[in-house]
Amino acid sequence: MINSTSADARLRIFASASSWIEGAAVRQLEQVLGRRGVLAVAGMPDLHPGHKGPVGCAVLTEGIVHPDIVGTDIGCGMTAWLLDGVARRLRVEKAVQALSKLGDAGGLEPEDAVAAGIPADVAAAHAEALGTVGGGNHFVELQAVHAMVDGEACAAAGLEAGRLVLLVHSGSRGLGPEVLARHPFVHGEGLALEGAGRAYLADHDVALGFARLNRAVLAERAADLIGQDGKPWLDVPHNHVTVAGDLVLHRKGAAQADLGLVPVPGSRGAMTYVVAPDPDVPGALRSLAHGAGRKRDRASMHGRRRDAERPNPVGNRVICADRKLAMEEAPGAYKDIAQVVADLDAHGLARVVAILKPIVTFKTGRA
Ligand SMILES: Nc1nc2c(ncn2[C@@H]2O[C@H](COP(=O)(O)O)[C@@H](O)[C@H]2O)c(=O)[nH]1
Ligand SMILES: [Mn+2]
Repeated sequence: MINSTSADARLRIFASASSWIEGAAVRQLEQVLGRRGVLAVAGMPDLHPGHKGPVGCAVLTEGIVHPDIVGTDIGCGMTAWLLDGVARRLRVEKAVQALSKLGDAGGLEPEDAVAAGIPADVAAAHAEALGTVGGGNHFVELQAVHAMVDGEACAAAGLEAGRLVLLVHSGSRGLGPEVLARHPFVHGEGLALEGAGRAYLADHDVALGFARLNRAVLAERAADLIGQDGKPWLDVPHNHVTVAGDLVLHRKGAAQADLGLVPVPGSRGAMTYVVAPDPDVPGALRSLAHGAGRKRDRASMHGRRRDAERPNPVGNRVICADRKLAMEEAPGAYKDIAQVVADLDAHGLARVVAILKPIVTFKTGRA
């Protein structure tokens, strides 16, 4: 484990000396320690600095909710669906054409959203966003099982070599920012759990459910478009709050480790690792890395057109109509996912079960 410059025993960072951890991210974690009610902070190997705070961390408080730690994209996470088909039978060009249509309007009728558990007022305002990817690094990716590292766990999960998988990364779309704005707080002070904190959490939970439904609708749309039958496999949020008694656990870009297997993606040009977490590692706050994490921020990727246009190292096709986004999201913007996963393993946070290889990545259909 690397130690931060802080002598504060409440802070643990689960990365090795060879990992890419920016000093700015460690300083942001240290600032989090100064917030009201903070008992412990865990930095994951995908830790990186964010605009408003660190990404790749979990923060435990007593009796206080800090909505800005989670930020606007409440409920963001990864969903994986297992498809019936196998890669060798897939017509890639046809799949690229089909998945390009994900950029067309998705959306549910409000009554269908209500039937799926979304409150009527939220459904009326946001149902049309369900089944849409959104911007930034959200994505829908068609992948195939590339390596089965733990044969027994793969068999239990129904994995076989070449089996197609859909990985969906998206959140609560316009609802999350609305929820954050609805619950004002003083930065660093947060909200008392028994009071304004409960009101925030009620709205937060709706956004969490909305984000999960959004990913499910996206996966279903994608499976339909490529003419595959499939079923939900994994769903793991990484931007959210869980509460146990008066303990409040915030995750910002940290996957929940106590829900079973977790897909840990690298970038649109890298493998995804499916890992089996150990949620009980001391200091890790029942969390693990949610991806590779950024190595370069968006602004520093602008102008690196060659990076954006270079063929992906693992040979997948990318649908991204927005050239600026393609630059910001080039594989070189992210850390080495193999190193991140090696750090998880070295610290006992998770072991690799399977490796998935991308075939087609959909980022956005709009410029
Ligand atoms: N397989 C893919 N992985 C990707 C892609 N774009 C980003 N990523 C990884 O996902 C996480 C998500 O980060 P978040 O903080 O926005 O939740 C990121 O760290 C990357 O490792 C992609 O197109 N395909
Ligand atoms: Mn996310």
